[in-house]
Amino acid sequence: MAEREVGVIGGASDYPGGNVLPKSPEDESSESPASQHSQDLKSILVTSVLNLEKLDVDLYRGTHHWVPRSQRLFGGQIVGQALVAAAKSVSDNLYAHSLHCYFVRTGDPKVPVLYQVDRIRDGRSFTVRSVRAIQHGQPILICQASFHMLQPSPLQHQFTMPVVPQPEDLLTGEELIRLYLSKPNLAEKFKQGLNKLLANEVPIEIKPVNPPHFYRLAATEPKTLFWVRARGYIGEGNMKLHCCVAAYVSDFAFLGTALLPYPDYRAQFSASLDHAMWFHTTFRSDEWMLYECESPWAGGSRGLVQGRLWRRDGVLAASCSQEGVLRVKPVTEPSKL
Ligand SMILES: CC(C)(COP(=O)(O)OP(=O)(O)OC[C@H]1O[C@@H](n2cnc3c(N)ncnc32)[C@H](O)[C@@H]1OP(=O)(O)O)[C@@H](O)C(=O)NCCC(=O)NCCSC(=O)CCCC(=O)O
Repeated sequence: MAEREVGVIGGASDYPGGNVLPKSPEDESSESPASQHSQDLKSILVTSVLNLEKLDVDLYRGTHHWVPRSQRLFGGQIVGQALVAAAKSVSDNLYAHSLHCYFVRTGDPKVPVLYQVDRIRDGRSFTVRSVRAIQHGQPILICQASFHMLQPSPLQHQFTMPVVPQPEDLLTGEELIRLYLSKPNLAEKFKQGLNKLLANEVPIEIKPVNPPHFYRLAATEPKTLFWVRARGYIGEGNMKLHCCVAAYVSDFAFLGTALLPYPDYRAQFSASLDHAMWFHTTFRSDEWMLYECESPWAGGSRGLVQGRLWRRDGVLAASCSQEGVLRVKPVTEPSKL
């Protein structure tokens, strides 16, 4: 009989030695009743989305929490769940360092997703897994994930984190929408659109560094910066889990970066085609991380986006890349009369 596993990825604690995982304020005051309460409020991502049900050896079932308005399954959810399934088959001293995925079919929100793991190779330092996410008997995602044991090296460099306002000084996405809604003379169709955005129960919190133009009026550079974290408390827990949450988070509002220079067009059909990710070091996905996204290229009905997830202390935690199909149409349709 199917059993629901306790915890997302059993066993592994944080990286032993190596980089020190940043402590959260919640950890520091773990004796206070308030923090006990916050620890009870485990992230919905952990308790539901990434908590796969084991059906058999290397076979899991995942369910959905948030489904985008497109009624296509959220790509980040499928990638995050695939990584959970892959990570369950590797030993506790191995940590995801990269994944490469193709979204080959639209995910159907009406049925669960099965995750079938192939143990491709267990090497001395690296271990590779292949995961197929299946619905209606057909793959919707193929994912290769590679895991590595800790191997310190004197070679160490990274870009510098952009200087931006701290999350405490910025409004959340919801607060920005409410502020916008309070504007007098806002057209009814804008209000409806914004209220739909508010009703979106996304399990992640976002604080845009530059408040978005909800109805893009001017072309901007294809670059965005926002603080992001999982809703609720996850805790220092295990690093494999934080990688899975980051995989979920990293697909959110990512591809839209490629549309920023084109306010005169709106996406008629947009979907991620692939998603690649590299995990560089330890991080807490339930603490604010800066997501720096940019699109170096668009053409041929496709767009490329690249992202960097920064820890608050300036350490580069992960890098991502994605190509998506972008079919657009002019905002103002020519009259058919
Ligand atoms: C990408 C595709 C669609 C490719 O499959 P395909 O059979 O080659 O499909 P397709 O020919 O591209 O057709 C798709 C659709 O595009 C239409 N089309 C085709 N060519 C044109 C054209 N020239 N002009 C205008 N429309 C065109 C076709 O008629 C299809 O339309 P239809 O679905 O029939 O209404 C498929 O592989 C797929 O669906 N993969 C899954 C993609 C996915 O679900 N990704 C993850 C979700 S997206 C995401 O999570 C981003 C969220 C971002 C956020 O919310 O922030």
